[in-house]
Amino acid sequence: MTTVLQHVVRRSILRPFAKSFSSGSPLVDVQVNDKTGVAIVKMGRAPVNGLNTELLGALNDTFDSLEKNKATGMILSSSIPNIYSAGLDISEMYNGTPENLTKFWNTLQSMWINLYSTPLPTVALINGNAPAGGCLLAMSCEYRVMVGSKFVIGLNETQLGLFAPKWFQDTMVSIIGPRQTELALTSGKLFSAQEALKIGLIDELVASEEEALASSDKFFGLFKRIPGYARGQTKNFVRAEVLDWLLKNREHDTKVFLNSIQLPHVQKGLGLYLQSLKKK
Ligand SMILES: CCCCCCCC/C=C\C=C\CC(=O)SCCNC(=O)CCNC(=O)[C@H](O)C(C)(C)COP(=O)(O)OP(=O)(O)OC[C@H]1O[C@@H](n2cnc3c(N)ncnc32)[C@H](O)[C@@H]1OP(=O)(O)O
Repeated sequence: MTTVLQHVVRRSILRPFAKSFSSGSPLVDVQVNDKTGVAIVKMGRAPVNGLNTELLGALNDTFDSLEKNKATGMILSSSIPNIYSAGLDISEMYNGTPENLTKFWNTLQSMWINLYSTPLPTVALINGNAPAGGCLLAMSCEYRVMVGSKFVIGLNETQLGLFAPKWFQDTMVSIIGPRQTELALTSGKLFSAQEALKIGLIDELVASEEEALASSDKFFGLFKRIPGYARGQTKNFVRAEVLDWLLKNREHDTKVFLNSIQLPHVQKGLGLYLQSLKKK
């Protein structure tokens, strides 16, 4: 028998995300809850939400529109079963022309700057594996809820012969601290859900999307009585150091990416890694 309390809780969890809001891209689905104003943004680029220039651009446009249209919060998730995001699309970095590589990297930087600095409260509803760039997306949100214990999350770049850029690293440092970040990044560690919870890389581990939505509701509820401007400024100050580095060093960061990614041994490693993924 359902108790009144269970009924009330279930109703608040299952509130329909009724108002559909066009992201302008088939790769990103956005539903805005017309009662709360919270938007659920789902990446849907098959097969693994590889972050290519198009998906990154679509995410960036979506974040802009949600702010302009005064959404009250955002949940960043995926519509692909068992995949949050496989990270940067390696085929964008393999054999790319300098022009395409530059456009790709600049789009990634803009998307991250927008996501990391948005005044909206943000939750990553991690309903699948989240390696590398997928982990960056989740870490850039304010609160992380993982659904199910079978997924992994982390910055595994060194396993591919790459290094995570400074702003990826700093984002992780701000969550789990320098010691754990150094250990994790030098070994390219992908944390199991339990490990991620223990170390604080995720805030909650729940069994279903329904529970994750309830946790998100609870998180957004923290700000019900907090004036948005005060909340936004506080978030800005806390995040300023990590953000300012990229804002001040965008060109340098792009040069480092371009120079490193085009090195013959790095390209060879990327090619082999892509092949190994395809052979599976
Ligand atoms: C010293 C010099 C250093 C230079 C540094 C430069 C600065 C930094 C530069 C880059 C930073 C990069 C950060 C990144 O995000 S790199 C991406 C890292 N991602 C991964 O390692 C994840 C790889 N993927 C997987 O582990 C799995 O695919 C998984 C996500 C767990 C899903 O598994 P599963 O469901 O079994 O799916 P498949 O593996 O079969 O994959 C399906 C198809 O998707 C293709 N795929 C997968 N991941 C990627 C990817 N990241 N990019 C492009 N394509 C990807 C895979 O090949 C399959 O393709 P197909 O269907 O054709 O066989």
